[in-house]
Amino acid sequence: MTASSSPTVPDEQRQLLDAAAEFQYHEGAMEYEERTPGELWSIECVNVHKKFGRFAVLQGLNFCIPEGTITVVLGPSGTGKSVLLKHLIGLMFPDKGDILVHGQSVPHMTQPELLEMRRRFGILFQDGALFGSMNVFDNVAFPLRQHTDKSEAQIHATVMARLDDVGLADAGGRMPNELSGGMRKRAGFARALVMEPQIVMFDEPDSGLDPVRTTLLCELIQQMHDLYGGTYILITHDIATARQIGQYIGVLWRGRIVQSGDRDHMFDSPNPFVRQFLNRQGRGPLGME
Ligand SMILES: Nc1ncnc2c1ncn2[C@@H]1O[C@H](COP(=O)(O)OP(=O)(O)OP(=O)(O)O)[C@@H](O)[C@H]1O
Repeated sequence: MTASSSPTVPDEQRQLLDAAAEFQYHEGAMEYEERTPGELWSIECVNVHKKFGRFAVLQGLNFCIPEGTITVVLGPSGTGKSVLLKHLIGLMFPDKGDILVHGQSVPHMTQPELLEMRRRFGILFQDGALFGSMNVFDNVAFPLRQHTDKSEAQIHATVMARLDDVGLADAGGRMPNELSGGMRKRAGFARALVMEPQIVMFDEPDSGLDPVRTTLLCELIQQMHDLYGGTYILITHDIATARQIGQYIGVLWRGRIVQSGDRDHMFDSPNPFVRQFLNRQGRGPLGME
């Protein structure tokens, strides 16, 4: 249903919704492409549709994620950010449309190709997703033991280096239930980095953290990106996080990326929805629905 056909939306809000819907979705992305000719997109989502039963979550989503940057996908709760993230790593598949990772179509991959592709990803889940029965060291070592033939000495050196990176060099022997929420996330981050991924995804890294710890985690994410490079993708509804570390930002709403572009472009957006959302304004197309 289009915004203008909704009988329950007040007139003023309906006009704003129409203005937002008519806005050139990818103005920012196109400008970016013009300014950085020859740059590869790391991930491309092309007209992605996904329904659960009759509930359409992704509705023709187009979004390109630039190689080598920190991209933040922002959007209100329940708009499909996690669903999008699962599509990028082939944990969910679109009903229609395509997702290309380094030019390769994820829905068309064979199972071995999918597994190979996922090894290029490091993922930090909301709570760190640590195995409760293993200490921090073994959690971080797990992908190396599963997917490489490194010796225990090599694994030890790599794990200790990553734990040191995230400030947990002394915490290797601790069990996950002995860690604070922030420490669990940092341990999860060390594990996400341990296979030297080309792409690192963060599912709401700021969830459950107070503003100071969120800022510190963002600083750590920025430092690791400066140190090791790669493409980082964060999904969040925290605008402060996007402002702090998002070099490139996509705003998701009603199953589509409403607008994407670099940070300055986005925070200065003429799109009524993007402006409302990024500036936390009560008045605008986004209501309480
Ligand atoms: N496997 C599933 N089966 C049915 N519905 C699902 C499934 N996964 C997600 N959904 C629905 O899709 C919608 C989008 O969910 P999603 O978790 O992606 O939102 P989100 O933007 O990440 O929200 P939040 O910021 O609150 O975490 C929700 O209404 C959710 O209930």
